[in-house]
Amino acid sequence: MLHGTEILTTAQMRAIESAAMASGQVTGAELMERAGRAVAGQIRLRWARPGLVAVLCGPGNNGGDGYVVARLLHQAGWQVRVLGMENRPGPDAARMKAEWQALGPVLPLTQDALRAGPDADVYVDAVFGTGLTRPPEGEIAAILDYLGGSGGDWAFFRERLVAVDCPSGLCLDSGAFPGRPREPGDFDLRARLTVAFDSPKPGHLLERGPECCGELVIADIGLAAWRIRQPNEGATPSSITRFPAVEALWPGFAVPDSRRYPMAARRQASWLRKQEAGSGHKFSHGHALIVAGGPARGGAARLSARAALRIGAGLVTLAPPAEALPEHAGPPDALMRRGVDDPAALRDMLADPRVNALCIGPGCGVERAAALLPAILGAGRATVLDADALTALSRDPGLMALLHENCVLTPHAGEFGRVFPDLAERLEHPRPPAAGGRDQASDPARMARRLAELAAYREALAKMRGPLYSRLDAARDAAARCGAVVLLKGPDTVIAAPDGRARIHSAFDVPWLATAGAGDVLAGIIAGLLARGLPALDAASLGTLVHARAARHVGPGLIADDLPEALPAVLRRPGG
Ligand SMILES: NC(=O)C1=CN([C@@H]2O[C@H](COP(=O)(O)OP(=O)(O)OC[C@H]3O[C@@H](n4cnc5c(N)ncnc54)[C@H](OP(=O)(O)O)[C@@H]3O)[C@@H](O)[C@H]2O)[C@@H](O)CC1
Ligand SMILES: [K+]
Repeated sequence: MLHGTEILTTAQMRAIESAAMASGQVTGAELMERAGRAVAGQIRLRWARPGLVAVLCGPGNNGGDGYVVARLLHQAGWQVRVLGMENRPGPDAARMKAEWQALGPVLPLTQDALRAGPDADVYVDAVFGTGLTRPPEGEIAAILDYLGGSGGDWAFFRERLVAVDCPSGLCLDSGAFPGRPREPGDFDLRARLTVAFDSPKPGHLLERGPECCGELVIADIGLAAWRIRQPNEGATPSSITRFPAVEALWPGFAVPDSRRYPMAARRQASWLRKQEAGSGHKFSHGHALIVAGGPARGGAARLSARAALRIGAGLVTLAPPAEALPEHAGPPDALMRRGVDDPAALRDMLADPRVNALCIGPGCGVERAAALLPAILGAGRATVLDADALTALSRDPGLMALLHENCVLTPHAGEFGRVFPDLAERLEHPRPPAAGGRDQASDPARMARRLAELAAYREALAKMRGPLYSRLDAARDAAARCGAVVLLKGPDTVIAAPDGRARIHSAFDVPWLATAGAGDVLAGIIAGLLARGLPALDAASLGTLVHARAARHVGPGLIADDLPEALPAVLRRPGG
């Protein structure tokens, strides 16, 4: 079954926890006990026989959860070594630490103490959770690096590491590690299993999150009543929806039943099925117009057109310049072709109100896109802007001003940087200095300059404070600015609407989807769904979902041409 789940920022999570405690119906200690119990329970599910566990506890409530895990595993017959930091003020973690200390000692949380003990079967990382405010430093940074593999064998810990809420050091709002480059790093802490509480956070799903969290289990700790009552954060709707929550094959992702609800995507999938079942005239499924480029550039738009047909648009017309029409003579026969040389010809076509969705960009050529976009955007129809159309957009603020809420922009990171350079800059800050040339070593002035750049980079990294600006923030800011839906492509695709609604789709389990032409197919699928009448945010979301599912269906070895052909199989089982 396909389910979805709402995800919460760390600030929202804290607000819900505070509201629950303020109600007097639950105490912080009770929540901590439930959190620790959930982690201990997941460990016992996976390691059937009690063994040796090392529990690493930080100074805050994440550490408090760790002391509960230690106590419960001890009671279940495990041998337990606890390494802990000095507690910060706060009664709950201190109480849990004291309860553990009635059963066993707390060793200092140092690398020496960790390495002095025997190899454990399980290492519980309860050092930092949602309260991480800055990059870990000194001894604690060294321990986290050691668990991340700086001691040589990262696979040893990867097999045994269970993270409480997140691998320590990860920013749960962005999925990046403050103080580290945003690209994968050698000693990034990678857990086998992460047990998080109540709701997934953006950082579980974005950037480094999915790989570093490993299998993700969301444990119910009884906060549902307060989550549902919690007003939205500020003026921005807080409903950030990630889907499919349970469908992802990797990382594993489990949410408690109380946390599941049929997702918008599932409702849309069944809507598609009902629409198929209805007798409907072909025009009731809409008419998508796919703009194609000049001679020898038509392949990309043909992929889009094929995808729009397969997703069920009633009619699909491919519109290259007239001179390129002969190139499109082959199959599919279901596809209509019509030459469109200039804006006047396009306006002519758009005089037919049944043409209700457009797609421009794949293989179009930037100049042609720039010439046709005013007519397309001026028509106010649902429109997907991809590839060259995005480049044209980035060069002309006048075109940006014509975007409207029925537009879907589908940039990958590079295109996003062209259209929204300041947002991309925030996302990429600090950027490592470019590598110096080979002759740099023999030029003292260049060498000195490079060393200074590197030092400035390291300084900027050290100053990174959480929560970091995230891909979710960037997509939302972009959508609000341009007044259109923005779909920021990647293994962690973020889809945001101008009103603040956003969705995150993880496709880390289908790396083979990163293949030439896959984006053209996605643009066509979305155009087809727009033609069928889905609103822009839903068309972009459902399009992303079925696109990844088609890739999953085909498997490794996939080429973009396979994707449209896999859609019928995906549509046959829309509910998952
Ligand atoms: N929400 C819920 O419903 C529930 C949440 N629960 C649990 O609580 C966790 C959140 O707890 P938390 O707020 O105490 O923060 P946590 O992650 O333990 O660490 C913060 C501490 O570390 C410190 N610190 C930060 N960065 C640092 C650094 N780089 N280097 C050194 N120190 C650093 C920081 O101190 P300060 O910034 O003040 O110096 C603070 O003392 C959450 O992840 C979950 O596990 C459950 O128990 C129950 C239900
Ligand atoms: K942790």
